[in-house]
Amino acid sequence: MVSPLLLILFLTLPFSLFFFFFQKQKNKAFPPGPKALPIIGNLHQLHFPTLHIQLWKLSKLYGPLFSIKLGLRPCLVVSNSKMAQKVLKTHDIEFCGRPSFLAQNKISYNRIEIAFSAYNDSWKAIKKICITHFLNSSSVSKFSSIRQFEVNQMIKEISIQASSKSVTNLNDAILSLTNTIISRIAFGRSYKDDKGIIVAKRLLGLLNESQALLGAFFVSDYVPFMGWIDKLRGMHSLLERSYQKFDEFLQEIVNQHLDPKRQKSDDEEEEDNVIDVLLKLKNDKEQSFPSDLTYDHIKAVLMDILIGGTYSSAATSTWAMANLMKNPKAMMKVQEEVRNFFGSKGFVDEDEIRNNNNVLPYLKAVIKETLRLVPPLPLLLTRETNEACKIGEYEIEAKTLVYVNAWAIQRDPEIWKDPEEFYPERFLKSSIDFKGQDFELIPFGSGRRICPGLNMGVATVEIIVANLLFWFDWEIPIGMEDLDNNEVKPGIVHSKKNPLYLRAKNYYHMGVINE
Ligand code: HEM
Repeated sequence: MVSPLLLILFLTLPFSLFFFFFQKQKNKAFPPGPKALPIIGNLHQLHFPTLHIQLWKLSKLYGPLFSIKLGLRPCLVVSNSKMAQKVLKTHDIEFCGRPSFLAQNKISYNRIEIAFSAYNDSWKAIKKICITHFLNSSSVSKFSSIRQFEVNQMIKEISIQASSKSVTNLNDAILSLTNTIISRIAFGRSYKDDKGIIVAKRLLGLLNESQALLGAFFVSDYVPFMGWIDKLRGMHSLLERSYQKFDEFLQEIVNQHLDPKRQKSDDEEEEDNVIDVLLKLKNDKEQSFPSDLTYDHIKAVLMDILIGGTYSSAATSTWAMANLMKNPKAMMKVQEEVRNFFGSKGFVDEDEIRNNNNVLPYLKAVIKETLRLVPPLPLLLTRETNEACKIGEYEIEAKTLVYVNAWAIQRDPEIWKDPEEFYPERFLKSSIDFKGQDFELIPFGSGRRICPGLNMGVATVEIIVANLLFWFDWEIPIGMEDLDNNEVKPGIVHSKKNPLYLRAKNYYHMGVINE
């Protein structure tokens, strides 16, 4: 199929060339940037799946705060920690909007959830509800038994593969695990029993489709009057179909939870899960949500939690394993640390890792180094200015798109020695953390829009990686040595494109270790 960009370029070329030569001088008060064509701006120079890398290259020419034009939309690109601090902290209030994009609008039920909502009272209230009820650190501890159980299930499966010397596809194993964990947190069920397995597969299929569409390029977002190109490419019907299927799925689950005669299934927990908590709040007239909490709000929040909870943690865990496979010394060191610490206990105890900052410092450094080198959202989530503002001598208009290039910031040679190296030791004697206060390391963003799932995400990655390292030694199967680092799957979260195929060798046998 013809690329949408080529199509726009072809259709607007004569007009663009005419105006290119006769255009007025660019507004000098706006940050510098490459010359843009009328209508398409700089779109013809960019390839969206690797946008962070191209913007990083442009920042070397135009500086840490530069501008580009994406179609008709002005866009600001932030590429060092000093500018990131200005945008995410000093001017957070002006920069904490999100743009209204076609796929995001549709999939988020018209932006009534957290991630794609404009900055408004409803966003504040929903984010607060989610943090208070299921994303704060005590809720993260409450769900630790779920993570522990499900990780054990994965370890048992890999152990069987190890015994039969077969190869493990770590991408699939980890993605299915994070999806099971978040399903149990969201719905109170893993859907992994015989009756539920079809539901589990259906859910993951729907999520894969949505997360790919959220990262897809839509002409309408940048050149609205040429949005018909998206229709021609079948993108509208794809989006509509995908939304309808997902809505139907979520509505079925809401209906099940509303049914007073519902028989709880064997794999259902008693504790409050996201859906039951939200349904209770819906009926609570005292709650302080600015308007009525509707079923659409509930489904939209579930969508955020399911996507947020499935992909970023899975991508980070897989990238961590890929990085360790390429760095055998780091692999040996981290395995030794985890096995020395938990060997006598016979299992990896999540509570010990989470409750004590000094426990497993090298494992924690490996995870930080992974999030530094391969942040799963390299440009965070796109922001938009809420109002006009000034940064130094530059004037930024309201409704300017903003990319904070975390990927570039986290490889800035002025901050990081040998930035391309995977070198976890750099964090052992450094106080730099990813909690949004140190602008050199912002894989979770910062400010009002910081990721509310930070604690849950880190706890999930830690327990997955620690268990994989504790129970197995790992080998790269012959012919599968390609551990490419920069190749990513299309989608809003950057996951490893080619599956990470590894051969596990049982180091301990489950059950044997305690004897
Ligand atoms: C390693 C794991 C994770 C990483 C690296 C990550 C990263 C991010 C980033 C970069 C943002 C955008 C921040 C910004 O614009 O400044 C974000 C937002 C968000 N994340 Fe995460 N995330 C992770 C896990 C999770 C989990 C487990 C959940 C929920 C269960 C979650 C839910 C969200 C939501 C709802 C937002 C939108 C926040 C807002 O717009 O106010 N994330 N995340």
